[in-house]
Amino acid sequence: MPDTPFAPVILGNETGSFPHSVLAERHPAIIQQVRDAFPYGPGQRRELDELLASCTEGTIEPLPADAPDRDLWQGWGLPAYTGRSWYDVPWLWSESWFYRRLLDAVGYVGPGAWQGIDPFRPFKRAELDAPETDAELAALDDLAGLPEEERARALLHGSLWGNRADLGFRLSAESAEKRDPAPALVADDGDALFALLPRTGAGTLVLVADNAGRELVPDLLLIAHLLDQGRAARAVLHVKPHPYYVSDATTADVVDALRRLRAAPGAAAGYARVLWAALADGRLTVRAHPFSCAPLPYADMPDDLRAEFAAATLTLFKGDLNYRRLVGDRLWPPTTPFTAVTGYAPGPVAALRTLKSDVVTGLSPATAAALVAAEEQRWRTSGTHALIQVSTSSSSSDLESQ
Ligand SMILES: O=P(O)(O)OC[C@H]1O[C@](O)(CO)[C@@H](O)[C@@H]1O
Repeated sequence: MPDTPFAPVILGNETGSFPHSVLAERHPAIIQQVRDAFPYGPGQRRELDELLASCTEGTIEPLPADAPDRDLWQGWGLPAYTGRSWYDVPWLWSESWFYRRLLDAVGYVGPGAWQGIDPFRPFKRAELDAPETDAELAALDDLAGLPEEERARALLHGSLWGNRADLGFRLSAESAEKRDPAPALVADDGDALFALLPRTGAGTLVLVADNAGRELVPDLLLIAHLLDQGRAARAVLHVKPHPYYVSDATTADVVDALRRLRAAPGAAAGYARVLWAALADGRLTVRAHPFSCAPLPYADMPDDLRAEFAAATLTLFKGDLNYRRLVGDRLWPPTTPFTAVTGYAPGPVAALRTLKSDVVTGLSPATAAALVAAEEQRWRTSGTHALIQVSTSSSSSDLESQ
């Protein structure tokens, strides 16, 4: 994507900004949470202290020569950023680097006895085991008698609002729109999304997952429905190859979520059976591509991933972080067309996301104005607004006309 002067890349160096607060406050808090959750030894605690000093006051350091992913990070910009403050490089890059360094500190990268022990697992498990999850799964029973279109839309909204860890299974956002001066759903291309997935579907849905637990469960339910109803012949679920951004889903989290679904009473277990069978016969596959944890926008994706997305009927990106990577982590004017910023994509793409960072595109002028009038800029990061956006074509000319 061209470096557009009207949409600067977001950095974390502006005191008082949301990105600055993530680097200066959220990351130290995450280090503390992880320290408290595990019986780590002196070496790990020392490494966590060093990470705390580095991420708040230090500079980016090189990876050890024997790090298994050193070549990847060399290609992802590490040489250019080494020696610079964490605050002065792209915020997306700094955040990803934080999680990579955290995994080193706790021994996840190994070798050693702590290799592969997910430092965020206790938090993910707690969410999956929460009583709220039972209530949300029980709500599936109420969907059983509805026409297929309504079930599909309810499950789409469950997956969307699951990004806020709130599986409301909203049948529509219309009531929310009537209630609030600023709409809860700030863009709704739901019809366009389902038009790409008709019930005669012979194609492949790629779902690029975001969080585990109460977001991954409704993502899986949506996939189960689309496969079961013939809206997709195959599905590919992209998860993270290693723990990331605290709650991001890995393959282990998919297994936990499926087992949770299978053990639930009522309709939920039926969805689990569909998914289990689809995994067994290959209609559903799980992928953990290294680029899923890259500190870069999807415009920079490698050729193999591009080919995979190109072959899909639709690639559906879940969540805020994937949205930032899909459109580029820039301060776009909110009315910048979504089709323009995703014009590099090799096939149809959709985003399902609650708004949790400053990045947004594709709003109508009226919606953008209503949001600002009601909430100043708080709507961008509060997680109380959401969007469904779809682009079916490359359209870089939209961007040039901005
Ligand atoms: O889980 P999600 O929806 O990707 O949100 C993660 C978001 O959390 C943050 O890391 C910090 O709030 C954002 O930078 C990021 O976009």
